[in-house]
Amino acid sequence: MTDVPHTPLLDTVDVPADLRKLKPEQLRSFADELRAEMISAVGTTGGHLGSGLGVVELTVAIHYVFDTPRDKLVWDVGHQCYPHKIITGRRDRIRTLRQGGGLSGFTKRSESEYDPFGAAHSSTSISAALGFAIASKLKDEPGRAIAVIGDGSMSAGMAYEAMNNAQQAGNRLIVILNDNDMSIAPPVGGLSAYLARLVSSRPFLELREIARRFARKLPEPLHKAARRTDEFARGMAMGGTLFEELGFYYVGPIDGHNLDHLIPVLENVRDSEHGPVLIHAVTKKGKGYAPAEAAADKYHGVQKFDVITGEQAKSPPGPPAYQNVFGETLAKLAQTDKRIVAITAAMPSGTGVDKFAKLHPERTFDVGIAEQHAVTFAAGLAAQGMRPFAAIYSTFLQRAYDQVVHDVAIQNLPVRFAIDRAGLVGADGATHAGSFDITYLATLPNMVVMAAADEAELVHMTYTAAEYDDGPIAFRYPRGGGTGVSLPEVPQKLEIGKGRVVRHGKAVAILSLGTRLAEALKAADTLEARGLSTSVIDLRYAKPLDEELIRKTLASHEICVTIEEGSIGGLGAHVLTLASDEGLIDAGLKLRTMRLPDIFQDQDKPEAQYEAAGLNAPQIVDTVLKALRHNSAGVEEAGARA
Ligand SMILES: Cc1ncc(C[n+]2csc(CCOP(=O)(O)OP(=O)(O)O)c2C)c(N)n1
Ligand SMILES: CC(=O)[C@@H](O)[C@H](O)COP(=O)(O)O
Ligand SMILES: [Mg+2]
Repeated sequence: MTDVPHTPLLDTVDVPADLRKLKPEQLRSFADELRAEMISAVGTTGGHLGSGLGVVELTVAIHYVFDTPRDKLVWDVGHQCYPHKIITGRRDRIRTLRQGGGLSGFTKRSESEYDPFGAAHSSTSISAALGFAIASKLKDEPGRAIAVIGDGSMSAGMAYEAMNNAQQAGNRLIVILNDNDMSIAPPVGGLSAYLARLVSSRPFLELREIARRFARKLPEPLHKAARRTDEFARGMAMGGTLFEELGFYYVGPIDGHNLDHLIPVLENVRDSEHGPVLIHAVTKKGKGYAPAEAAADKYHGVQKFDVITGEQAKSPPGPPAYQNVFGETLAKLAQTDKRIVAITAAMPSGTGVDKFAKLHPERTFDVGIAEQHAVTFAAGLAAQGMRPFAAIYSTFLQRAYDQVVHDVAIQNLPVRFAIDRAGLVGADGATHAGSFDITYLATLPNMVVMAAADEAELVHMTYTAAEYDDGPIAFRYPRGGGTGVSLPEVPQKLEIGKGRVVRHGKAVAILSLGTRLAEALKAADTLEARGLSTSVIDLRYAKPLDEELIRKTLASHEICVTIEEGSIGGLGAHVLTLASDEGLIDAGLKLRTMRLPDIFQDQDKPEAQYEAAGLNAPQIVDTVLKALRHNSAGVEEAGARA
């Protein structure tokens, strides 16, 4: 049961200009109403809850003090932006979050002027905000840029690249470190420990102290002046903060839920001629909603839930999720093969590495949000004789592409890439779609690229990858549950570069890669019913291609169709190249490739996304029938067979 909360103050605010009409003493109640509205909305939509709950006060304070949208507010990742969306003209659509035709679950430029920069992949906010800041400076326009970045997102190298470059922005750039001591899982690494020390070593800065520092317009970084106070001596044994050493004025730690502190701090920073400033705000992920605060994951990502009880909607029992099939299979293999190690970039549960960690904690590495490091770390492990599995979502592996090329493929190092979220992913939309990995990996020399057609195939591919030491090997599989096929007791070692004929026919051949196989088989049934005998082949490999099987198939069928859950430049391109290189096309072969459309597809249910992409069974049938009607000149002839 979800109630719509009573929000008299929130009802008076459509955009931040309305918010700024409120008195400071009204902001606490306003924030409470905003939090209640967000809980109510996400209860009906599902989505990212914990992170947004943690920034309700920050959202109110930033929009109250800064002149948004003139001042540019850039959220890192953007999964915490629901409160921001509610008070920037989108409350009326907030219950369409992450649905087809609805609001994106992340910030998005095309959605609002209050979203100056799109996000979803982490650690981009400081770079983007710096761009806005420098542009305003060069154009001599008023306005500041504020980046709000989480402690987890601060573990990615890109954040440091930006901070290293930020001095030139002066007081035009403000970074707010939203430190809730959580990533998706508990944060890892030295930075997390450092932040914890920083927070524990000093009490929250008192208002008086903050005012004193700014009142004196410290000509030098804050910590040097503050050293004269015993508070500093007591708390900061480690010298200036990391951020001050990088040239930022560090302000903090401050209580990120205390509006009586946040407002004056932000006002001081806004009016200071010093900068760039980093405000260290300490918050709680899931703040203000008991079920979220009590949950281990702080309700990072939730299904629809009962607002009263916090109980999330249970998805109907279905086949095991691919991520868990991978994690459990690898954990079993590692029991006898001590060379196997698993690496995740801050996504232990999403990749199934948490299942591996249960049995092999000493061989599990969560490197934080650091995909580039994860890949080259794996390369080092491989070079020293280990069998590393880098388990990284397709979309997030994009961030480490040069490491894949330069550190792994060129050196032909046997790194295994377990690529989850391959293909379209549904509610996370375009930023998270795993559309490009076939294209960007199969183009690389030395690389082996497999795609599992179902969870049984995933078991075999995990084993095959474990046993393959001749160079880099990648295997991809989609988000969510499998087909329900029974899992093999004993995994098979697949022959590299060999596909399998799933169904024999004569007139039409569908060459499938990955989980489109199920749709290909449905299409074959329809075509058979129309008198078109249809072969269905699971190629299993985008590289190396099963050239013998493809050659034979193309030569013995009237129409051949390739299909993949990937963009142009993938399987279809490689088959076309083979056919063209061998003159098979010259012989009048009717060959069609089916792949994702050349657009970024917004969020929707995955099946709707594949419908829109034209990759479901009826569309396979249409492609075949259309090809049949085409004569050798490629002209559609009416009345053709079928
Ligand atoms: C490059 C990249 N890798 C992984 C992710 C997946 N991811 C989304 S949010 C998140 C944790 C972010 O932690 P933090 O920045 O502290 O934000 P919080 O959720 O705590 O508010 C991760 C790992 C991502 N969005 N981008
Ligand atoms: C915000 C973010 O990037 C992650 O939370 C992502 O949404 C997780 O995706 P899955 O739900 O597919 O694991
Ligand atoms: Mg965090």
